[in-house]
Amino acid sequence: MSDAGPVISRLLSLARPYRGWMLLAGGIACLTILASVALMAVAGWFIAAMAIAGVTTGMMNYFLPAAAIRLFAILRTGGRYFERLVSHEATFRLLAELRLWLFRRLAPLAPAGLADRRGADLAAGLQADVETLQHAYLRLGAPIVVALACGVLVVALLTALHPPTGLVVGALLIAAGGVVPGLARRAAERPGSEAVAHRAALRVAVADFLQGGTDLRAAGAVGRRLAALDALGDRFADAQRRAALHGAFAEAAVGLCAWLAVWGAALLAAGAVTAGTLAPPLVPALALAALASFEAVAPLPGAMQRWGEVMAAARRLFALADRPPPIGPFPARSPAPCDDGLDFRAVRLRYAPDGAPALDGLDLTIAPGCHMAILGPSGAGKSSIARLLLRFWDYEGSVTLGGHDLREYTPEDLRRLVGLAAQEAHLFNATLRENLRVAAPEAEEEALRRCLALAGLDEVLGELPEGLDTWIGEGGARLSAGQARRLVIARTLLRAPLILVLDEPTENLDATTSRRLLAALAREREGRTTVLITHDPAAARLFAERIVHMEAGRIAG
Ligand SMILES: Nc1ncnc2c1ncn2[C@@H]1O[C@H](COP(=O)(O)OP(=O)(O)OP(=O)(O)O)[C@@H](O)[C@H]1O
Repeated sequence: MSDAGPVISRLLSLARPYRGWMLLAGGIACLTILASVALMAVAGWFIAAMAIAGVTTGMMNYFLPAAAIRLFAILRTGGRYFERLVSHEATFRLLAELRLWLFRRLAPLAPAGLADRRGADLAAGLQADVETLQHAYLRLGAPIVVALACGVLVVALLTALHPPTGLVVGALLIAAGGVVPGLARRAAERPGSEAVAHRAALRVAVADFLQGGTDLRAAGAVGRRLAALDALGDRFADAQRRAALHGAFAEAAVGLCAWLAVWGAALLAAGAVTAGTLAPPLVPALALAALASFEAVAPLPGAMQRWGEVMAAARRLFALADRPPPIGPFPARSPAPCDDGLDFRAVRLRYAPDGAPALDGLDLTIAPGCHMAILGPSGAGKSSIARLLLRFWDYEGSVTLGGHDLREYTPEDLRRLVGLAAQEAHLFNATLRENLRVAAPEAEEEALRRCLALAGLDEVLGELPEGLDTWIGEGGARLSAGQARRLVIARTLLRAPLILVLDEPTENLDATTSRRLLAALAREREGRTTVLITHDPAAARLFAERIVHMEAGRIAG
């Protein structure tokens, strides 16, 4: 709890651009509660005054109080509606901005800075945490501020009318709005944090189950997985049930305080009437105003139950967003490369500080314009060369590109200069066109078709009724594995990089399609440095002017 201050001030600073909206929502909420208190007080006074007037056959003007009652009733109903409208609008705007803020922070961390987090775990956890933060503003911050402002105003008003009633109601408001929520927070801490952990685990398990559904069916493991999901669901529900039970006790405690306040106000005011220091119609007015004032503190126990959950979510998000970029510093400007040659000297790359090196003293020169193939067994370090060129991971030793150290280039320029058709490249759940335009958003239709043709996908495209607007499904699920590989290659070609790195481009292709693809790529890249990473010696011979063999992170010949 010691760092709650900095976490809160950071949450507030994130909300700063929306403070106008927040203030408006808070103002309307205060107005609604005050209208409710005023409505009850005037109604109580009016009924009593009318009764007294009836008994004593006195005259009274009932137009004004009746109009006031109508006004307060309209203000209360309208206020509730508009308060919800404005506060939700403010929160959703804020959350949309928060997601962007987080994404901007996370993007430079990938992949090295997020290597310790599983994809599904990261995505599900982030989604849950960002959603939890909506409670920070909507159900935690706003109710506390509104309860404070309204509580102070109502107690001041009651004290002005009848000081003992003001004091008693004030004390009970503090009990209901301070002590009960404090106890509720304590009691909910354990089941609350258990519920958060179970919910995160459940989300990860559901995401895994949905993504791996086909394999689970093939392995006959669906039943076992469902049983495990069921058990996780039960634990989540149990934690939620325990938290809800504490919530119910807290609500009952607030209700008790409210009724004590009503009786306290009624008895004290009745005493004052007997002593002749208070007008009789003020007895129901004070008692009903005291009752209505508890509307201000009623949401607080529930809000404070979320305290631990909200703080934990905020802490997790800030810890992730504050991770220092694993690679860098990067320069502000890049030099102009003299040519498209590459030179690696004594290069060493590790994926983890204490892990075995994936590249271990790599020495390799790739002359400008050379078509080179890198052959080697699985795990030899071939793909690591490609990842290093984009500076996805840091390295020791020296690498030069176009006569300048790789570290002298900005990340944007490196991604422009080096085009990598990676083995693990992602295809988006979108159309062919959108997947291609990830690389070059402005690319003309003509360029898209040319690159697809170069990658040998023109025939496939011709057969698709919706052409470039064909939806390719999650991860390119509607394409064959070979078509998906070639789509990644087409996307890389679209950027016309200075240096082209093709990681296993012929994987999943038959011999004829493979040959055709390599011949087309060789023609396209004539006079440009192209690095082909492959297991296939035949593909290497067909494509490359120079072939090197890698073993255990270095060139073996
Ligand atoms: N993200 C990663 N985190 C940790 N270790 C990794 C990571 N990527 C690769 N490695 C390890 O680095 C070594 C070299 O991997 P690399 O992918 O460069 O091999 P490769 O020769 O391209 O293999 P393949 O032909 O199977 O693609 C392997 O031992 C691998 O386990």
